[in-house]
Amino acid sequence: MNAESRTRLNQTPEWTALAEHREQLGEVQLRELFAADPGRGAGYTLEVGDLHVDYSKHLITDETLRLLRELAAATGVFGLRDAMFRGEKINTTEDRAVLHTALRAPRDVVIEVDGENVVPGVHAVLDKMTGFAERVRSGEWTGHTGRRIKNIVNVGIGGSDLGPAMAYEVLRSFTDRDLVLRFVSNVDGADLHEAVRDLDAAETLFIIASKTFTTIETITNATSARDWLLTELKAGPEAVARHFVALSTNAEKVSDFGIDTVNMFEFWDWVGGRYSYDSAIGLSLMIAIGPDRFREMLDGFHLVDEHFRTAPAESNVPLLLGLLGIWYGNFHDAQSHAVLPYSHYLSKFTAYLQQLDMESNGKYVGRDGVPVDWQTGPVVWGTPGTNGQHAYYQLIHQGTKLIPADFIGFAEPVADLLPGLVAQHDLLMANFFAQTQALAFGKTPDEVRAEGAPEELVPHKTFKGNHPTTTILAKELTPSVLGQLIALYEHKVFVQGAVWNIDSFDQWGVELGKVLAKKVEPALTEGADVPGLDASTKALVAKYRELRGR
Ligand SMILES: O=P(O)(O)OC[C@H]1O[C@](O)(CO)[C@@H](O)[C@@H]1O
Repeated sequence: MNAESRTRLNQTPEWTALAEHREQLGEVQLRELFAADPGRGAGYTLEVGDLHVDYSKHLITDETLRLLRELAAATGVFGLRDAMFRGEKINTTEDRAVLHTALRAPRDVVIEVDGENVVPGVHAVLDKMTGFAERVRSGEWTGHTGRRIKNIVNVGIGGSDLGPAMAYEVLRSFTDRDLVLRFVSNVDGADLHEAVRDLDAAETLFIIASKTFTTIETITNATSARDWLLTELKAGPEAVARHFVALSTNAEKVSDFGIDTVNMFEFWDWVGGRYSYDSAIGLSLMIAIGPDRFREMLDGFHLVDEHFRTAPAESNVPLLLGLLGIWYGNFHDAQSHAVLPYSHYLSKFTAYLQQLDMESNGKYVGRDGVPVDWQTGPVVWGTPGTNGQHAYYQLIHQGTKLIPADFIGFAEPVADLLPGLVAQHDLLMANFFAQTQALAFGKTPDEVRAEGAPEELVPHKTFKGNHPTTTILAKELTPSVLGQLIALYEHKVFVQGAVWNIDSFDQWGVELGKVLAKKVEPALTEGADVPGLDASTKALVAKYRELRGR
């Protein structure tokens, strides 16, 4: 079946078989599934690289998995996967190849787009980044006044911000602690203000990250950053070259902005913004952790790419995670998916995944241009687990919604943790294991009674359980493990988009708001009469002007 002509997904025999299977399973209980199969805990696990993935606490049987794999086969997931790895233009609405996997391919691999091998270009940019990162780290690269660079400010938004900002937090214990790294994304001037207010401009390097170099938030912030720098240094435009570098696909716009293209680190239109932090977009991260660790991270990505490309369906972890999401979203009406890391360093991990997943699979039109009549991407949400336990876990445990969740944890604390804090790690991980246990198996009314609870409190203290979770456990959080995790989620998202027959690599849904903001701005600033402005927005703009005293 190809994208254009295939039968409507929910009319395929594979879909119908899953719907019937769901009926038969009814309200199957995890307690029953575990009682019936003592080997389930150890058996429903897979390994990929350093990741141990336990999927035993899911509302599934062997038959569920078999039927889900049949759906994947019938919808051509592996054919599309191979086309992606080969560099075919599977992003059809933009007529682009989708080759983030080439960003972490070894030097000797050949991947062609329009007859040209892209891998040498990838490594040329990585080498250029390496040289630059080493010069900044060693102090050889100095600012306009000859001072060493101590502060790095990445200016970018969406995929040009979330990836490096997330990875910098994740890998903090691997960073050069003497360097200050900040990330500015919001067009609210407060973001840039807070980022630079205590910095010495003479020691500050701005990295302007924008695939298109036309994104209004980034160009506005970059212009303000340049004004700030030149004012602080009391210097002319000649100072820009030592304090501004660009990460982009658009050399012309970079040069128009006043950044010498010698100081531009290139990437390509076949790298989607939300798949780009292992490209030049990762320059700030590379400076922070050093080129060797950045390459270790790329190796981690590549390891999971190879697994996804070659592992049989039965042991293919991204396939499994993608299909589990389909099981809940399409056959249990789950609307959201929680990602709950038990590591403080993963505090921005879920925010990163929100763009990866929701910008990729938040689509209502299929690749054939016809609206889908099945659910597509879930709402992805979550924060580090222990904090969540004291906030929203109540709803996951006892609310009325089904929320499948991923729990991510590590056996070892980070290597440089203060010795006095190491003992806390077991407590953190005790919570990690306890929560998935409580979510799966709950507490029956009889168990509550046995604890002596008064009868009127029994329903309140009962946990129905049966909340599905995946546990992802690794020995430690290293650059390679981070790469493995991100590639795992990238390919999970791919699998789901392939089954749903949507283009996971465009993002037309962000365009309308951008166009309207441009139209509305003169109404705010000049009181201009914007033709076609609806009554509600008109009234709100008038209120805004009144509050601003205009
Ligand atoms: O890197 P750019 O071109 O500035 O775009 C930033 C972000 O804007 C989007 O195009 C839309 O939000 C994202 O896909 C992208 O990551």
